[in-house]
Amino acid sequence: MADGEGFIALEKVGKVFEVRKKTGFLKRERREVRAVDSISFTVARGEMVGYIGPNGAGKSTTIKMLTGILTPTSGRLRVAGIDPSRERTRLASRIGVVFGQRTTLWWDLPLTDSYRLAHRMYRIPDARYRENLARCVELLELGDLLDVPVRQLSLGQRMRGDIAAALLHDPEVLYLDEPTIGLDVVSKAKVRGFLKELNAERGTTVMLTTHDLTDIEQLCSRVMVIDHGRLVYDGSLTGLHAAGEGERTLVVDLERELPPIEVPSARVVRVEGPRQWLAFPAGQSAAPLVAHLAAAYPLVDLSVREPDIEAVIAKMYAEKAVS
Ligand SMILES: Nc1ncnc2c1ncn2[C@@H]1O[C@H](COP(=O)(O)OP(=O)(O)OP(=O)(O)O)[C@@H](O)[C@H]1O
Repeated sequence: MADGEGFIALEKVGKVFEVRKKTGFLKRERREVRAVDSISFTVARGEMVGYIGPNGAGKSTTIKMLTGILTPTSGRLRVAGIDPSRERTRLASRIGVVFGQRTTLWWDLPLTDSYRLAHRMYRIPDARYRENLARCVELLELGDLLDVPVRQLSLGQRMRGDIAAALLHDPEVLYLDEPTIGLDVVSKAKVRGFLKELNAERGTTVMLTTHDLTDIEQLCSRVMVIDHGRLVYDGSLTGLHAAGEGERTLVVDLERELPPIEVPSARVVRVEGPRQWLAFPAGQSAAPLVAHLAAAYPLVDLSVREPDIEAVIAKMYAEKAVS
């Protein structure tokens, strides 16, 4: 594998689906859906990236091409130097996939049976299998669940079971499609904690698709945003705030009620007794603003609030839609 090109490498990758729509008696119209439109990016080994976008943006189609389930219509795609759709079986031993809305576990059988099957299917050496299983059981708290038929597990328990199944063969990359969907707060925290540890300890490359932006905030230093099949952002979360021209808010507690504060590069958006809220551009440092306030006003306390990332992204999509 050419390490320089990234562990996961896409070069102008596109996927067009042909759909036939019935338009009348015996009449069908052929239509093309460009699900992924000339996308290029690379992901380095050990990176943990978020892949987000609205419904129908092309996220699942990308993941399916990365696993080899779908063949790109155009462009070049490599994972660990392998062309996924041409060598799907060879790639299978190096990747793990978890689809939040579907399980790979055997519904009527206890969890252990699905694991034993993975053991044989991936030809995992016995000692390695035992070690990996023990680790997953401990970290994902599966001890009491191993002999329970999958259909009797709660959604959160099943998800943890699915994640373990995807990791028994030591994959170098893990694709997660909505891993926390429908989970309660405690289960979400467990899943996130586990993924963090997996990435830090084993250097597993993780690509995460989610509608829950807290997943991204807590796990990924890099985020890619896809919309209408196109990559519209690739960078840090902080940069995403700035790209969406979001604003941060400085909450200022004064010694007493005062008229709205007047400072350059910030504006008062709310006043409640001695507390005032000042909005300033997300890309700008708060330090000069704080220094200015401290010199000119009787301050008791200060805190900075980050913009609501969901609002930033919603704004970004809205801007794309009109452009
Ligand atoms: N097998 C298919 N045949 C025809 N069109 C498809 C097929 N799979 C996906 N599409 C279309 O391609 C586009 C992208 O779909 P995709 O499932 O990749 O989006 P997504 O970002 O994963 O959305 P969601 O968040 O809703 O899962 C959509 O317009 C979808 O209807």
